[in-house]
Amino acid sequence: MTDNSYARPGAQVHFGVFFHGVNHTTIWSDPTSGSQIDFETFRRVAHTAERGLFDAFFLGEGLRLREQEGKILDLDIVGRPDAITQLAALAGITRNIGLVATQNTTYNEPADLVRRLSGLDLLSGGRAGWNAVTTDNAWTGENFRRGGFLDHADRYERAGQFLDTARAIWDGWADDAVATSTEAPSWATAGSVQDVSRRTSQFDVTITPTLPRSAQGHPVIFQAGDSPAGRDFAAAHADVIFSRHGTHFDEAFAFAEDIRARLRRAGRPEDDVKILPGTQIVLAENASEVEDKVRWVLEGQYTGQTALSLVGQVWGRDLSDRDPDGPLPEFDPVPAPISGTRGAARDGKDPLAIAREWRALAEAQNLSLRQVAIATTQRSGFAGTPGQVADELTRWVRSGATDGFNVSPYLVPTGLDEIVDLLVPELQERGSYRTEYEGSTLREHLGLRPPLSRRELLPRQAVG
Ligand SMILES: Cc1cc2nc3c(=O)[nH]c(=O)nc-3n(C[C@H](O)[C@H](O)[C@H](O)COP(=O)(O)O)c2cc1C
Repeated sequence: MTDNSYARPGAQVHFGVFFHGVNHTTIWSDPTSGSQIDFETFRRVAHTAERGLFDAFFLGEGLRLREQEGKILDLDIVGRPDAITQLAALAGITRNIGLVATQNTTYNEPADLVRRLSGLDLLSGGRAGWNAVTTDNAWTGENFRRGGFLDHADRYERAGQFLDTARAIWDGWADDAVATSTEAPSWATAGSVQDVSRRTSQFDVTITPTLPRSAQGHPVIFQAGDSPAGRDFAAAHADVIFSRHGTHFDEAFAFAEDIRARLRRAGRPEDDVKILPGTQIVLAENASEVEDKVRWVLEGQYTGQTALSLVGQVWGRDLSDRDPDGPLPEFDPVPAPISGTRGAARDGKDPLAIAREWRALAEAQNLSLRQVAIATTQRSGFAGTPGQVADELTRWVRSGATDGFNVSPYLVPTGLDEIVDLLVPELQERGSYRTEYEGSTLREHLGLRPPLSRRELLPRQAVG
């Protein structure tokens, strides 16, 4: 594999900002660190991203806070409004930026969720996106009296049926009932509004669509989930993948090649899905300062408290009275945290197996608890001067490893400022970043073709 095996000389870098929910990457102790729940914080980040001509402001979503020994886990954020509501508020004070909400297909129902997403899409003038995830833990399911009611394969089966139903609902309104109509479309003028009936393994519903199409047809579909089933789901349904592969070029390129192969097998053009991995960007004015800045970020992210909380998630215990610079606990983890009632730590892997791995690592490299937490959970991303990082991001995109990045700032709400003020101009100088918004919808920002179900009806658009 070479860097140029999938060369795209004119490709542009697409940026989204992934505003973290549950996380250990925000530097909470910094004096500029602001609230994680106040609207002013969301406003500040969204406006900075829009000033930087980003494609999207993107929110994850968890429907239940995790607990440990009766207490809410230290790194979970308490008191944040749900994603669609936050984005609807932002729709009113932004003009261009896309607004992407993570919503799961396991515990939601199509009639309700599709209507709420349509509402966001209409209110924002066609700027909505939906990150369709399956949510991997029974802990969330208990909120819905369902527990772990679907296993991994069934969650993806349901997700596929959910998306199929969603599209049918969005396509249920005739074209003359468009959202741009100055008069409210009535049943008489709307032509036929078609009921959507689905009798499948997961759904037994008849739904009457209640909202017309938006300016972009329907919300852009994002996907996040890395298993083969998740990737096939993306190849069948998604417009954008929010991937984990945003740090090592070879890994990102291999992931992109895998997705291209899956798209071909699904009968879609291999550039039909945009890949935007989550990543972190650390900038310093001079090359000599880069290492210091990276160290400063890492130390700020991995405070003793954060390291103890991360390791405590695996051990299933509150470890806050231990020394983060001492060894890993000598006792074994409690197996209960992945029992399906408390939320899976570390993607549902067996905590005893993780503990064995981490102990071996600590022994081999003589690492403290904090150093193990860093070595096993760190997401390093990109670091350098603005020029160096601009070169590297451009190389990634123009070699077909990604189409851009979902950047998570390590400072909230000010962390995006230097990316917008220092990095974006460097990218623009290289011709690899837009200098103005050319379209008005999220679909246009991303350079996507029309929605999958509209392809036969509309002439194919060029993809930028
Ligand atoms: C980058 C990324 C971000 C995710 N964000 C969320 C999220 O915000 N909320 C959620 O419930 N699940 C989220 N998930 C989890 C997925 O819903 C899915 O349950 C999980 O990845 C297991 O599926 P997989 O085996 O296909 O990876 C995310 C997954 C990935 C890879």
